[in-house]
Amino acid sequence: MSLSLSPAEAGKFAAARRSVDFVEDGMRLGLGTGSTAAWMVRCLAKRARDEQLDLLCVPTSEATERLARALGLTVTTLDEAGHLDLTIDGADEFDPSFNLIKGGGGAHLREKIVAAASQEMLVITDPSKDVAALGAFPLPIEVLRFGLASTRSQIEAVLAEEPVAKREIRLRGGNDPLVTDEGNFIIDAHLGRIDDPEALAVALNKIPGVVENGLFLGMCRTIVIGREDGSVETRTQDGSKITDVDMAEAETLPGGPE
Ligand SMILES: O=C[C@H](O)[C@H](O)[C@H](O)COP(=O)(O)O
Repeated sequence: MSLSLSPAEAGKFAAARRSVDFVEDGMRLGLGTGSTAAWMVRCLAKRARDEQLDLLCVPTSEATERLARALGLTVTTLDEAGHLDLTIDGADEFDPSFNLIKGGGGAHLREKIVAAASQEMLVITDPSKDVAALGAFPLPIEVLRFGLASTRSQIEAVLAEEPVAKREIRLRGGNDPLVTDEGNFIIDAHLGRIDDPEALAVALNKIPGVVENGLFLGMCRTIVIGREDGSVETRTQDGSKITDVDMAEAETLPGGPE
């Protein structure tokens, strides 16, 4: 194993490295956001360069776009690319039904649009994100800045009706709110456990000021789970398979985390 990687980063690299094996020449790809996705972009750039792959990439955030461009990947917009073959993205939690919480980095709006335009969504994670039920990770809810107080109280009203373990909401960034790439705010809902993600997702998105919530339900069919020793589990609805990646390759990648 590479000596310079922490155990957490080693797992992320392992998942990212394995995920780019699913990429084929000529594909149109969605590129996710976050620390695991950044490893994937670096692995992808190396593979594209080494094998002269012809790829068209749609990033899900300004940060991913900067990294992809800096590493020489061909970047375009979703409207120009149209339909995508594959999106590779990280997640904050995944459950046994392959449902996800995303948006810990504030990018879930673009991520969901890009994943929805893709034939396949492949999620790259580490074992810390594997949960029996979603909700320990605060659920990100992207909201318009206009009418924030009204939207916030409607979110509280929805949560009062939903089967969750607790109901605390916080504006991300507090008095200095985080502004997303789309110019919106994020409210994080600390729910502990979400017993009915489908109902909650529908109820939240009915609120006029809510732009999108971080529940990704039924969108992903493959989860790649990297471990610090370089073993990687690729989990699908049909079962799971373990492979190993060469951890020394982490030292040979172009670019680096921002
Ligand atoms: O908004 C951010 C994205 O949904 C990320 O994919 C998610 O937060 C996981 O990020 P990381 O790989 O850094 O844990």
